[in-house]
Amino acid sequence: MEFHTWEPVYEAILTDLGYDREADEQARDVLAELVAPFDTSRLELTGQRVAIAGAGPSLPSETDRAAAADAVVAASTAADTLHDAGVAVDCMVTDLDKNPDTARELTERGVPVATHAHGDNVAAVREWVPRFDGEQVLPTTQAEPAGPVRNVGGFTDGDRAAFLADHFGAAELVFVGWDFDDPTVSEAKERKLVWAERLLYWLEQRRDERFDVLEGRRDGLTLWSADG
Ligand SMILES: Nc1ncnc2c1ncn2[C@@H]1O[C@H](COP(=O)(O)OP(=O)(O)OP(=O)(O)O)[C@@H](O)[C@H]1O
Ligand SMILES: Nc1nc2c(c(=O)[nH]1)N=C(CO)CN2
Repeated sequence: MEFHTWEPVYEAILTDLGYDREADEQARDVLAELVAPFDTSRLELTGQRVAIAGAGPSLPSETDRAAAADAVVAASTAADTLHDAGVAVDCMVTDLDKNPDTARELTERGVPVATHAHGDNVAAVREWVPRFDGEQVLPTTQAEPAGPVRNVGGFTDGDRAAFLADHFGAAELVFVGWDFDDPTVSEAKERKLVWAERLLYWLEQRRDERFDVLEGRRDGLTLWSADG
C-alpha cells in the first residue's frame, strides 16, 4: 500500500475517532528507535489460503477452519484462543493493548509479530518491544512510514492482519472469529469495528475477491470517500 493511497482513509479515521496525527507520528518514531527492519523472508504467505483470525466470540467454535487454512494470521487475543485450541499461528498482529506477553512469547518461538505503534500506546511500545526477539518484530504504523516502520494499510488489529496477508502475497483470505454485530463490545470498540468492516470492504475490492465475512452485509457498506 502506497501511503498516498492510504492517507485519505487515514485522515477520515483520524477525524471520525478524534485521534491526533502528530501523536501517531511520534509513536512511530519511538518504535523506529527500538527496532531493525523486518526481514521479509521470515513471513512467507505467497499463494496461500490465509485465515485472518479476529477475536470475536465466534472464534472458539471456528478454530477448525483456521487449522484447515495454509497459514493463520491472528489479531491480538485471537492468538491465545487459537493456541488454547492447538492451532499454530504464523503471525500475530497487535497494538500491545491486551496480551503483550503472548506477543513476546511468539517472537521467542520464532513467530513474526506485526507490532503497531499509535498515539495511544507509546508506553506499551517502550515497555514491551525491547523484551521481544527483535528479529521477529515487524514494526507498523498507521501514519506515514519512516525508517524500519512500515504501513501496509489497515486500522484495527484484525483488519491490519488482512492487509498484511494481502501485502505478503496471500492468494485467498478466509475470516474466522469475526462478529461485527457483537452486542458485548464497548461503544468505542463498536466504532472501531465499523472501520474494520469498511476497510475489509475496501480491501476485497482492491483484491477483486469476495470475503466470506462480508456476505449479506455489503449493501449497508460505504467506502470512506462516500462518507465524506
Ligand atoms: N466482536 C469482536 N470483538 C472484538 N474484536 C473483533 C470482533 N470481531 C472482529 N474483531 C477483530 O479482532 C481483533 C482483535 O480483537 P481484540 O479484542 O483481541 O483486540 P484489541 O487489542 O482490543 O484490538 P484493537 O486494539 O484492534 O481494537 C480486533 O482488532 C477486530 O479487528
Ligand atoms: N491513535 C490511536 N490509534 C489506534 C488506536 C487507538 O486507540 N488510538 N486503536 C487501534 C486499534 O484498536 C488502532 N489505532
